[in-house]
Formats: sequence, C-alpha cells, structure tokens
Amino acid sequence: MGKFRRVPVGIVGASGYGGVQLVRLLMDHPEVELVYLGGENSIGRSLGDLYPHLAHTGNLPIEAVELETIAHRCEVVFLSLPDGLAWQIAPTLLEKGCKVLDLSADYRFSDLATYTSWYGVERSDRSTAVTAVYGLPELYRDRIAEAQLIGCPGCYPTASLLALSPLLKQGLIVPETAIIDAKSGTSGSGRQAKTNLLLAEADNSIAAYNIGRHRDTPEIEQICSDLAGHELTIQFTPHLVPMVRGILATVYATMRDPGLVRDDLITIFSAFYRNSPWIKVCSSGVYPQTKWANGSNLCYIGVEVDPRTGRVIVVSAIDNLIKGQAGQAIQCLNLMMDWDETLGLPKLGFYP
Ligand SMILES: NC(=O)C1=CN([C@@H]2O[C@H](COP(=O)(O)OP(=O)(O)OC[C@H]3O[C@@H](n4cnc5c(N)ncnc54)[C@H](OP(=O)(O)O)[C@@H]3O)[C@@H](O)[C@H]2O)C=CC1
Ligand SMILES: CC(=O)N[C@@H](CCC(=O)OP(=O)(O)O)C(=O)O
Repeated sequence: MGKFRRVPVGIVGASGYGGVQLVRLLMDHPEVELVYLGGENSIGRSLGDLYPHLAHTGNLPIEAVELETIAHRCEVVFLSLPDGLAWQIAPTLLEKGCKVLDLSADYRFSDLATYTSWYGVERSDRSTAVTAVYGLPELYRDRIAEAQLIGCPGCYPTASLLALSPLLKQGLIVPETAIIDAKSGTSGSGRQAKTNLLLAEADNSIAAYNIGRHRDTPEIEQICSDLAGHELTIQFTPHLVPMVRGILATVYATMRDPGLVRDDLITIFSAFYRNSPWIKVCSSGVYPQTKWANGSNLCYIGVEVDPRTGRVIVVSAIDNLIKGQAGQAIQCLNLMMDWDETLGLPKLGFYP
C-alpha cells in the first residue's frame, strides 16, 4: 500500500501578515505539511501566542533562522521578510536543494542596479538573482514551472500588471500614456506599528503617498517594458484607504484605435485570460470592488472605454494578502510542483 507523503514546507517570517496568511492557506493545502516556522523577535513563541485564534492548530514554535536546519527539514521555503533579507538567505537554501519563494522585492528584478538604486541595498548574489523568475503566473506560467527560485510580485504590481498586460501585449494602447491610480488597505504595510496606520490617522480619510517615487514603480515598469518590447516609464500613484484588506487599481491609457468599444476589449481580455483560473473578467458595464476578492486568490477585472477621450479604463480588484502576496506564492508553488494551479487556494471571497 503506497504511503501518501506530503511535501515538507517552511516559512521564514511566519509571524507577519504574509507569513500568517501562508500558515492559514498551507494548513489547508492537501499536498504540503508545515514543518518549520522562523522569525526574529518572535523566536521561542508559538503561533498561538502571537495569534490566539490559531492556538488550536498545533502550535508550531517560531524558531531561529538556522539555514542548515531549515534545509534539512524543508523541501520548500517561503521567505516573508522585509526587503533586503532574503538575498542573504536564499543562495544557501538553493545550494542545499530547497525550492525558494521570496515574497519581498529581493528577487523581483532582472537588473540588480535598478534594485539597488530604489532599495539602497548592495548585493553580492548576482549569480543567484539571475536565476529567479518573476512569480506572476498569468504571464510567466511556463518559466515558473521550471524555476527553483521565485521572486513573488508586490501587491500593487500584481493588481496593476493584471489590468495592463492584455493592452500592452496586444499593442492596443500608447504605452507611455498609461497611468495607474491604486488604493490599498492598511494590511499592505505589514504588522509593524506605524503612526500613519493608527485608527485615528487612517480612518475616515484617504491619502496619496510617495507620488512619483514609490518603490513598486520600477517593478511595474520592468514588466510593462517586457510586454511592450521597449523601455517604459509609467505614472503610478498609490493611496492608503481606511480598510484592512484589498487593492483597487484603476488604470487609464490612450487607445491606438479609438474605434474599439467596451465589448471588443472585454472579448480581448477574456481571450487573454482564458487559461487563467484566478482572473475573472467582468461582464459589460460591471466594475469590481475589493470586497469581492477579499479572502480569495481571485483578481476581478472590469473594462470600460470613454469614447470622448479615446481612453480605456481598467479596474482590477485583489486581496493584497492573497492574490497580492501569500496566495499568489502558493499558486506559483503549485506550478513548480506540477499540481493544479488552484490547489489549496480559496476560490470564493467572503463577501459581504
Ligand atoms: N502586506 C502586503 O500586503 C504585502 C507584502 N509584501 C511583502 O512581503 C514581505 C512580508 O510582508 P508582511 O508580511 O506584510 O510584513 P510583516 O512586517 O507583517 O512581517 C515581517 C516578518 O519578517 C520577520 N522578520 C523581520 N526581520 C527578520 C529577521 N532579521 N530574521 C527573521 N525574520 C525577520 C518578522 O518576524 P518577527 O516578528 O519574529 O521579528 C515578521 O514575521 C515584505 O517584503 C513585503 O514588502 C508583498 C506583497 C503584499
Ligand atoms: C499600504 C502600504 O503601505 N502598502 C505598502 C505596499 C507595498 C508592499 O507591501 O510592498 P510590496 O507589495 O512591493 O512587497 C507600501 O506602499 O509600502
């Protein structure tokens, strides 16, 4: 009688918002077993100490980041750490045979000079970085399946790129006219205490921040340039809105053919994403809201044309912690392991 063996998986940074979403999702994943949780300030504490609602789930302890131990125990390691740490850990884990999925920005860039100029971190792992694949399955499914190291996209880039990709790939817009106006809930900033995230600061208010200099800009530009076939500059403005989860990205661009109407574009988007189970293109005249996606790995996309301006307007909605982070990383793992892309991931949001 064959014994069913689950793949042993570890999470470094398990106490953070991304880490705890990974715990939640991986505990329900039929092919994996969580065998290691790592951190820094939370070392020695149990998950139930940090998140009492998880006290009944087995109470794995948070351990020190000891690479020999992690590689000995785990076949797959998720790194859910602040930017600038993964590159100091991943090369050793890879050498020891682990598959690594990094949720930070460390492995999102094909050009390390761009990473260094935006993140201020000098790197000595170039030979590893060039092997990383950008973990946006809807664009790079085949490369992800063959990879040992994934640089998982940021939450804003995920929502923005899924809205823009069909337009750029099919040459439907003047690329330089693209403008991304995006809004995020406060969990996008992680579990660290910050003044701007206090209820008294964030509630009943909406504010733009880091206009023209947000660090997700070069990441969006890198993939848009890849799709357009030439170097692009993209206007990206993020906003903090008083909600916990969710990103809504509204993308504007001038169409090359002003004769295209909304239903033409909906047909094009639907065809582009026909093999992408996590993308739902809305029917004519329907625009998504973040609440639809909360708790699920779905990205909803609504498409509109304004015939007066000749612009296409695309609205995408995701859960920043799921499709924008932990869920997308597991979607990539499913592809790397040749499992169904939807395995173990929540298929419906918890609306309302
Ligand atoms: N939040 C979001 O919506 C998204 C975030 N991301 C990215 O994912 C990554 C994680 O984000 P998020 O979960 O929000 O962050 P959090 O701040 O909530 O969590 C950070 C985690 O990193 C751990 N950590 C910090 N320093 C160290 C260290 N030196 N050694 C070991 N562990 C350490 C912390 O552990 P401890 O508590 O034990 O110190 C904690 O578990 C970031 O790079 C972020 O940019 C990507 C997409 C979306
Ligand atoms: C609301 C909020 O603060 N959001 C975060 C989102 C970016 C983030 O988490 O980083 P990546 O998605 O690129 O990894 C920020 O703007 O810094």
